[in-house]
Amino acid sequence: MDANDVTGDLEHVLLTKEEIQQVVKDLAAQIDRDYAGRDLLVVGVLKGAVMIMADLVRELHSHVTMDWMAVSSYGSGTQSSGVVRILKDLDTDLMGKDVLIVEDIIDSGLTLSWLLSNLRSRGPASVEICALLRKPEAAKVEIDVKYVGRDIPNEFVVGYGLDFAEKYRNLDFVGTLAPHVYA
Ligand SMILES: O=P(O)(O)OC[C@H]1O[C@H](OP(=O)(O)OP(=O)(O)O)[C@H](O)[C@@H]1O
Ligand code: HPA
Repeated sequence: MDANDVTGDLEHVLLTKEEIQQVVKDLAAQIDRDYAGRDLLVVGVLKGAVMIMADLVRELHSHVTMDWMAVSSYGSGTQSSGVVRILKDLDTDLMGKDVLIVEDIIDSGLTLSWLLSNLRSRGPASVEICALLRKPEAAKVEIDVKYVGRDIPNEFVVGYGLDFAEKYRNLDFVGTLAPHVYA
């Protein structure tokens, strides 16, 4: 194996590329059904949601517009700081709009809980959440999430947008990191 090959840093695969594609198709079908005949503003949360956002919107058949927000709560480690900072705000006025927040993962729930109340305060008609992954055992706050791709165990995962110290986002699958990478 190439010494720079990232696969040596991984312990096991949680979702293959094919499984992700199926999960995304299923999420898009539910969203299409629920928003039939309505315009939807899809808000991707940078950077982790880039992959799910790009794949999800291409599976949707409704009229959508897209915008992006960048927030950060993790710094460079594996524990949420709980303090959410807006690094880039939306360009769109949310007043009267149906908004769907798209996230890669819900871990403690602190980021989305904060984001939900932030976006709700801007006068939208509705705000719902779509997340590819959720860790039920890691929840520190309860949030009402309408669309969840997969519930996963409480392990730190990387790939398909998810990083550790900004690496591994480009993997086309989701896996857990080997312990030697943390050390
Ligand atoms: O439920 P929580 O415990 O709040 O964790 C989830 C958040 O953490 C990650 O973002 P991060 O702050 O690492 O930024 P990134 O998307 O740029 O990687 C992820 O994309 C979610 O936004
Ligand atoms: O398990 C995770 N992996 C990568 N980023 C994350 N942000 C919250 N949880 C995670």
